[in-house]
Amino acid sequence: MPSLTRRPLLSVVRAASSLTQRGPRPRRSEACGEAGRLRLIESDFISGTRTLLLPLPLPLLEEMLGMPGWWWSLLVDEFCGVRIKKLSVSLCLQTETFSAAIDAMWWDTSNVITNIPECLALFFIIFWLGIRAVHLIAIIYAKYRLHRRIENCPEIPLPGISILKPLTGCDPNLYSNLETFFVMNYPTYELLFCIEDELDDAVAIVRQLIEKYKHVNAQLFIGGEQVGINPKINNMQTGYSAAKYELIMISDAGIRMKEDTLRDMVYHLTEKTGIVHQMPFTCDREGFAATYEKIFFGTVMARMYLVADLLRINCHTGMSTLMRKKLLDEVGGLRTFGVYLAEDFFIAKSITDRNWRIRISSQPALQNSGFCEVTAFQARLARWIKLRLAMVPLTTVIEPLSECVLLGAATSWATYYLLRWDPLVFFMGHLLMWFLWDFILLSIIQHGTLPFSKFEFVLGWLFREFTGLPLFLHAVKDPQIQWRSRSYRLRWGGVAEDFTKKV
Ligand SMILES: CCCCCCCC/C=C\CCCCCCCC(=O)N[C@@H](CO[C@@H]1OC[C@@H](O)[C@H](O)[C@H]1O)[C@H](O)/C=C/CCCCCCCCCCCCC
Ligand SMILES: O=c1ccn([C@@H]2O[C@H](COP(=O)(O)OP(=O)(O)O)[C@@H](O)[C@H]2O)c(=O)[nH]1
Repeated sequence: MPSLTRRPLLSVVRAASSLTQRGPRPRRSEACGEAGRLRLIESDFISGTRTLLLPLPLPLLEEMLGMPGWWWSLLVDEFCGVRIKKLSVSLCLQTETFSAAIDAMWWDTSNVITNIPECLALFFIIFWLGIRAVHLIAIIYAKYRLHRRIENCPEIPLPGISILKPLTGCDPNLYSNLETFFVMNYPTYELLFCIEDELDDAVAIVRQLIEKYKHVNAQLFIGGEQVGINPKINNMQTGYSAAKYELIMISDAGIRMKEDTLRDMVYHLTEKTGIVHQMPFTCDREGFAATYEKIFFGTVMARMYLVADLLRINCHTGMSTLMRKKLLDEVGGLRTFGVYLAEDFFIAKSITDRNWRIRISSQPALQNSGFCEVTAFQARLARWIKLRLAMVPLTTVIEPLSECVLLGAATSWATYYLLRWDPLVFFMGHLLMWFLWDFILLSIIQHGTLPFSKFEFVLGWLFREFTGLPLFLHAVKDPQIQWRSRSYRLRWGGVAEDFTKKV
């Protein structure tokens, strides 16, 4: 015990700061120097705790540690089991097993604490460089891959396509969105509209369109078939059973097609390709919510999506996707995927597992729902986040860390810690660079004039970036997945359970 009061805690401090000072790590004997002797100021023999004082001004201590004092306290507590009660003008230690703790602190801090901030800082810088590379690659790949003019399709005659349109409810744009499917420039296709409830307003709209375009091969299926938990699959099942062509397209209710979209998708369905899907994007619509949606799909989502496609990572989104029917039939048809909510992910997995490729088409998907509200869109994003977390748990770390604000803050600290760069200057430069690259990426994907001003872009972008992390945390907090009127929970492996009746 007596030696405790003489053992300078500065050695610990020095050890922790050895990284920033760039000198050799002090040896135990050298560390017992003159300055900063510990003084026992309180001793409780009953509880066995000791309180010691290290007379050292906080700014000096932080300078030596190379990090804020509270952060260091947490690390010491975590790795040495020593609780630092107060770290203000002086450093006070309180611990039940003080002697062991000081030793542990000396030996552990020299090996662990000195390395942890360094490793963390290095990790942030490398991750930042990785994400910058992802961003840059996404821009180059978007330029090279999207909006290519197709000269002529390879397979002549063009294969027939059965297009499944699962519909639920009626939104103000439903009629005009569906109409685009009746006027496509493609020789052989059938439209299979699927509606679960016969009282759904969408029934009348589909009937109207079928009546108007009598020459187009279109049918309406009402009632669906209960083959699993996924309501979209249940709804499409009857249409799927009736599908007669070798290619199946699944196209969500809010999708709008251009005249040549089908040709573009078929063009990308090369010999080894099992699925061609459209990268989610949006039509031009008015209002802040529409701006926010476009910015989301054209920046943060596009970045991930494009790089995933390039690296052949499964990023299949089922809103607009064309696939070989035989590949579904080989594994029991669409119904096989009815147990999952993220049916798109599992369909693609099943197909790539059999050595087929999946690719994006050159035209992004034009989502054009008539309901456009910030809260509804955020609820949708939260649902997707929960699905991604369940499918690929690594996203729990990667997604929040690749958020511009969090990554910027972490890397500002890291560059300050290792290189003594001004954190504020770094953060602002990071923000500006990210913003400009996002604008370039969005403009490439839009392939024309953006429907909002630069000022509106700034507002929408800042809103997206500063709400991204809170939205992620909010989604992670609640495991319940709300989709339309039903609630679900995901079991291990992605199998869904219907919680609608249980809530
Ligand atoms: C240094 C870092 C290097 C990183 C390299 C980048 C790699 C990027 C990797 C993957 C990107 C994938 C993007 C996937 C977009 C997923 C969109 C989505 O969430 N879709 C879900 C919902 O879709 C609807 O679901 C209901 C269905 O009926 C509808 O039809 C669908 O539209 C979909 O279900 C989810 C599937 C799971 C996808 C898993 C993707 C893995 C994500 C990894 C993220 C890594 C982030 C990296 C950031 C740069
Ligand atoms: O109970 C449902 C929920 C959705 N859908 C269909 O599934 C597709 C995707 O639904 P939504 O837009 O809600 O999903 P998101 O794109 O938001 O994941 C749409 O065509 C819906 O009509 C369905 O048929 N039954």
